[in-house]
Amino acid sequence: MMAEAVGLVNTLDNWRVVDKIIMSTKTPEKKRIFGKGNFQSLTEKIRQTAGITAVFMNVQRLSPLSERELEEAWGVKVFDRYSVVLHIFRCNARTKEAKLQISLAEIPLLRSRLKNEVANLDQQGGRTRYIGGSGETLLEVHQRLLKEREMKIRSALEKLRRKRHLLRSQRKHKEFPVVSVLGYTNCGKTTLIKALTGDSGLQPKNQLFATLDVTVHAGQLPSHMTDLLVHVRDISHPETVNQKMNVLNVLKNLQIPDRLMSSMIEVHNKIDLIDSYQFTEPSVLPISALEERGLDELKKAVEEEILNSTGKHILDLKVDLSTPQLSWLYKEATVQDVQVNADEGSAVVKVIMSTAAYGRYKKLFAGW
Ligand SMILES: Nc1nc2c(ncn2[C@@H]2O[C@H](COP(=O)(O)OP(=O)(O)OP(=O)(O)O)[C@@H](O)[C@H]2O)c(=O)[nH]1
Ligand SMILES: [Mg+2]
Repeated sequence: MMAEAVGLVNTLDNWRVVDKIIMSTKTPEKKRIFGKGNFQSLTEKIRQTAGITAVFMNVQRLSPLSERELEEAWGVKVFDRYSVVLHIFRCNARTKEAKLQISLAEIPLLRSRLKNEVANLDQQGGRTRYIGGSGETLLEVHQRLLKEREMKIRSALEKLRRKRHLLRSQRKHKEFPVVSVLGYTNCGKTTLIKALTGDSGLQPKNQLFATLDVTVHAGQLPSHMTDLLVHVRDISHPETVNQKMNVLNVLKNLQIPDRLMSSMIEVHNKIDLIDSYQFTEPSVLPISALEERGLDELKKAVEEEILNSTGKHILDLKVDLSTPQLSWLYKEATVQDVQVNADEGSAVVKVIMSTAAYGRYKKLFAGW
């Protein structure tokens, strides 16, 4: 089997490969990962190369024992695939939920380390005793603490899940439309959402998997509404066609309803990086999220699609301001605009609502 050892420089939350050494190895299950000669020359190379602050072993999981032996021999931190992925996720996690997910993913790692440490203690003759008359050994105490930690994280995650569910059902009740922006990693989703919503808290990054969380933003579409998928493509990327296939494949596996698939809007992003963009596909919207080009057209197309696919109406309703009509509309529909006529004590309200909500409105205020 071939395994790769890749030297890495870790700059806070950014990994840069500085050196790549291919080594022939035995299977990682064997106690020794490298042959003796290979191991010596690799050790020399690592110790002599300036700038190596960590080594990535391209194996799924290193045993805690191998990890410690390699770290002692090389004098730097050693990561396997599992710990690298955890590290990338930890650097990118911003919301409470993402952080909790990572803590949960760390538990098996902590568990296997714990076993190894206790086995070590045993080897050194420090056989663990029962602690403080509790009838538990040291290993059992630690295992119990880990179990408790795991339960705590799981219950915190469950709480967040319930809260999100509530938010979603509240939004549904108010009939707030939802636009889902999706696309291959690094295609410009965060940049586009930022440009459309003016949310300055968002940070687009030239980095894979920068965004791990589902994010929700209050967008300013021409009529504040949607229930639609927007597929963003980096049209400047040499692999753009494969990326599109990949995304469509994922959607297929997610079994997205036909209605959403057929109304999906395809956006060609990063046209500023292309010399002369050709409008080959008429249904596609070319934009530059970065330079904020083509966004008005996109907003219009989104609004049109929503009206088509969800049957929501934009209505101008005349309301009597001495009645609860206006507050009902604020609560049950999406109010766009209110033009008050002070002399008449009335207002014309531009509102978006479903056929069902409109029916309720007419019934409720029929006599007013
Ligand atoms: N030139 C150019 N660069 C863009 C455009 N849109 C986004 N980018 C850049 O592309 C990189 C990725 O943008 P993001 O918005 O973080 O992409 P993303 O799809 O959210 O990426 P992940 O969250 O990692 O999946 C950043 O460096 C952006 O500045 C664009 O229209 N033109
Ligand atoms: Mg992103």
